[in-house]
Amino acid sequence: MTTVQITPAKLKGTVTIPASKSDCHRAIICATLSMGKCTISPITLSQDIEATISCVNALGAKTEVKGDTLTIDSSHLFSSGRGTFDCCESGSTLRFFIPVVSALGISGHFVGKGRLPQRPIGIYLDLLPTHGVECETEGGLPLDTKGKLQSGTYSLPGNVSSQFVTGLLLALPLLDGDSKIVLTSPLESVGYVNMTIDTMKRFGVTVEETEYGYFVKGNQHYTPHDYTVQGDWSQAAFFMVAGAFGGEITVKGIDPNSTQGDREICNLIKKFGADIEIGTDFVKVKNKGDLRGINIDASQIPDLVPVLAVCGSGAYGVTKIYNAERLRIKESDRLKTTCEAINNLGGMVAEVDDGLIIQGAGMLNGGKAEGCNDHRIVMASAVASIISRNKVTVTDAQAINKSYPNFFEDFKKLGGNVNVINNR
Ligand SMILES: O=C(O)C1=C[C@@H](OP(=O)(O)O)[C@@H](O)[C@H](O)C1
Ligand SMILES: C=C(OP(=O)(O)O)C(=O)O
Repeated sequence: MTTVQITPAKLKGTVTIPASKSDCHRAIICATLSMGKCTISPITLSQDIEATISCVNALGAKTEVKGDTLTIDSSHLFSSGRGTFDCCESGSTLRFFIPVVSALGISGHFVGKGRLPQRPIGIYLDLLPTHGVECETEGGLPLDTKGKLQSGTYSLPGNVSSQFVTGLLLALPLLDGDSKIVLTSPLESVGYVNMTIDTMKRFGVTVEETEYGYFVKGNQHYTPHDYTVQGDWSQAAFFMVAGAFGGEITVKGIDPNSTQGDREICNLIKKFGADIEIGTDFVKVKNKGDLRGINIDASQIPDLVPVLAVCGSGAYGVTKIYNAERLRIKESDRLKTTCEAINNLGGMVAEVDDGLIIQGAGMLNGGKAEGCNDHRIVMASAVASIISRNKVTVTDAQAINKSYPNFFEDFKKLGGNVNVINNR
């Protein structure tokens, strides 16, 4: 457990953002399913990406990391037997591998830790047994699966997690027949599904978007491809909000034309009233006076919510974040933990069923924010220190390793004053 103490300071300078965790998960899986040799770079070896690599190893793929390049050789992928898939704390890894493992006809023993065993997988527990795969579980993890996934019609709601749609999209092209994914309610986090379709296309596999959801032709083959991973807009958002709080921050290594929904941070920061310049592979953010509260529909941008709530606290007036129910089933109940972290720093945030209402006063007092073993709560709390009058202590700071192991190094390079006060 690591606790850090941050002395308030404006951040300023240039930061190169790590490779997108979401893009990387997808590329690793598509490369593995190509049954050839592929390189993926640059990669950021976060705990979630290590979980995905360990799962492709469990499928028989050979992997090697040299510098920031991952080489995957999946020419001897298993096509039967049983494997253990340790998804650690990564929801994406779990929801992507359950159908992929089943499509390959491998029996899976899925395990995880932290909050992952409690995060929902009920959609698969309903869908898989009617499509050839037996599931044995007491609710969450551990989960045992047995049997080979069959093509057909998969009906599911679009508002629990887009990760179920991504998992099915990755798996269904491998099956003998054609399949349909029928969405019974509007899809949230659409950007993540678009990213999946885009990555699959680069590996030679296509998906058709239809009025009911998606049509996936069977008997398709992933073809080997050397893949360049995009920069991570979800991580860029932390430093963009830091830039909106003063100083001037240039975030490099991100593609403004990316399919990542979280590039919406550019429009939101502008609406809060900061100055933003968008270049071909960078954004520059600076403050141009007081920020003002705004209304935010979070249905497509769940991962931005903690740092947007911090931005709302540094603005004047009310910021309302709505359509964010599914934040309750992330690494923590992020509506509750965001609210508590900011309020412990002297903010005024109220939690409602589907979001947060933030009374922004331009500043926070400082104090102690609980990181709740949630990387995005830790990083958002660190950004909150910039607008605090007094020092900010953040617990569970090691949680950054889930997605952005160098976060505090980058924070310090921009002038942040971070001290580790407990590391046991
Ligand atoms: O597909 C992905 O890579 C992700 C999808 C999103 O989840 P939901 O669709 O459950 O909101 C997001 O919150 C998560 O961090 C990554
Ligand atoms: C929710 C997240 O990831 P996952 O669902 O893959 O655990 C996240 O990175 O914020």
